[in-house]
Amino acid sequence: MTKQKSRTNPRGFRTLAALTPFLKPYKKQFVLAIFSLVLAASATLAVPFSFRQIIDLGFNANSGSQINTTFLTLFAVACLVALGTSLRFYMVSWLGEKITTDIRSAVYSHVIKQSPEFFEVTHSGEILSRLNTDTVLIQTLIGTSVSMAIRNMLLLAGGLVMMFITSPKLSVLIFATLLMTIIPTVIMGRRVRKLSRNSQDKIADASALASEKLNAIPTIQSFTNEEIEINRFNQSIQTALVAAITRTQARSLLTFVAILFGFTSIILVLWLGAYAVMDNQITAGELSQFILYAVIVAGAIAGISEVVGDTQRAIGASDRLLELLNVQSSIQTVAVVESIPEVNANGIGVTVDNLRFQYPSNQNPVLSDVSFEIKPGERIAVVGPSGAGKTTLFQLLQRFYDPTSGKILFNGINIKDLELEALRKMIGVVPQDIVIFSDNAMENIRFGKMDATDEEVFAAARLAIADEFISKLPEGYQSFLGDRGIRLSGGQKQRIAIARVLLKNPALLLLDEATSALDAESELLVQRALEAAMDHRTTIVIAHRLSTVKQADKILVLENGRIIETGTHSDLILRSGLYARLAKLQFTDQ
Ligand SMILES: Nc1ncnc2c1ncn2[C@@H]1O[C@H](COP(=O)(O)OP(=O)(O)OP(=O)(O)O)[C@@H](O)[C@H]1O
Repeated sequence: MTKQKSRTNPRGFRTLAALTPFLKPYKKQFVLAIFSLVLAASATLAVPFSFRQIIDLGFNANSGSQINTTFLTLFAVACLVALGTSLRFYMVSWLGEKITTDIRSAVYSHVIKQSPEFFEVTHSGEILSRLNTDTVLIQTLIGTSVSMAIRNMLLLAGGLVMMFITSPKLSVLIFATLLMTIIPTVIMGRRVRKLSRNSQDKIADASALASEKLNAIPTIQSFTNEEIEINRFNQSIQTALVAAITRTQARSLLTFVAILFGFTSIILVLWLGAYAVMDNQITAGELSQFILYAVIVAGAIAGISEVVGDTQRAIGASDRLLELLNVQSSIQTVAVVESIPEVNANGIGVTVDNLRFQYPSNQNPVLSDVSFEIKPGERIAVVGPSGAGKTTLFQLLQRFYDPTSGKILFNGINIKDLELEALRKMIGVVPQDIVIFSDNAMENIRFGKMDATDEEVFAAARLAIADEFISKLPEGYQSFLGDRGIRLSGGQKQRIAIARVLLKNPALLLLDEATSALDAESELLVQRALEAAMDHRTTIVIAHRLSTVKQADKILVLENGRIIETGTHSDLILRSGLYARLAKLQFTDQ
């Protein structure tokens, strides 16, 4: 989990300006928000003036109508304050929510399209933290801080002018005393905020720790490390507790200082003001008006100092989000070719020509001089020791990476010249580690073709021999499959994945056989399901089973990224090379 750090950014306001495109769609609402803000601030500034009228005219009135007028004026002002404030609150919160939602959506839709290269350097936890915490900071900025800043600046300017108009002498005096209150309050306020952040970070650390360990419960229990993990978590929350108590102490002290100093300053001015009233230098109403303006000004200063911190944090957050939005995927859709390759009833032809590849993070080539050809409908098995580059070949076929040199052709068309979406629609993958989403069986299969009807899903499940076990689940196809498919056996998960691919109906099937052995019955069911999946399709399979290689039209033997042998099973066994040795050791169904 990344921690939120407040950082002052010299490009700060430029960063915030870069967020303005997100504000553009909401011009009308923005204008309304500013209008309500000015209305609320002006009405607030009119309150002390109305009070003075009441004290000087209302309480010493000669006629009922004068009393009524002063009180009615105050009531009208109060109505405007209420209206302006609530409208401002609604409008800025609305804008904050809307813009945050738009930013979240933009970041997510950008990130989900990134190539694997991006995820090698960016931790998914970091993306989540940016999506949650950073967007919340921006929401606070738009929904609260900006409007608070403008409101407080208006109140500060208006209040100051009114104070000096009311009594220049008392103004100078109160400034001296208010400064004595504001300076320590602001300094202590900063410390409280820093401590609050520290406390939040500590809680985030504890929850990151818990989250990782909760995902590994079976490992912890089988190593009987529960007590150690409990202690680690306890230590972590104790650190968080200490941080929280330190923050609370600082906050209490701040409350004490702010209240005591604030009142002292007001009492002092009132005390001197009382003498001024006695000497007829000012009226009681003017004194009250003055004090109220002073309170407004003090509040405005404190408010502004508060939003400065929020703004800095939001600038940091925006920077991180914009950085994420500016990342360009290394895999771009080129689409030189408008039409997609003709797929015949047997699938698609694949030509791999002189392929060489190295991962961006690794100087050593993982694949070198790899060339082979597959005719539509053929089954090719790829075998080789661990780390030979088999999975990498699959990655390149799906264009998760582009080759360093050489090319991959589908029916003679370079896959780089195809629309990425069109290319991937032609390919179906059954990986080793099958992903089951926390959803029901129906939706997990429908993931292969989102617009498939229920009948199509049933048909695919029947072909993949998944129908039988799904029907026996408590709620059939509507049964929730548990987090990451925890309620399914290995063989069942594979059959769900096969059903998914059948529904997608790809021209090329990439199959990474599971290395873990299934029991004989389950194995047989998966084999039958795979037969259905491979039917009338070009198939490349990373083979771990003897039965698979025996049925392959051709076997490619990879070692250190090079094809060192090709042929059928019987050819290669006769050659007594690497394949013959691997065959003895590797196949799980021998
Ligand atoms: N994202 C990556 N960045 C850098 N190197 C990688 C990356 N993925 C794999 N490699 C390296 O590429 C080589 C080939 O890996 P690959 O996963 O293709 O092998 P494999 O034949 O599928 O192995 P296994 O049978 O164990 O799955 C390995 O040396 C591996 O360390």
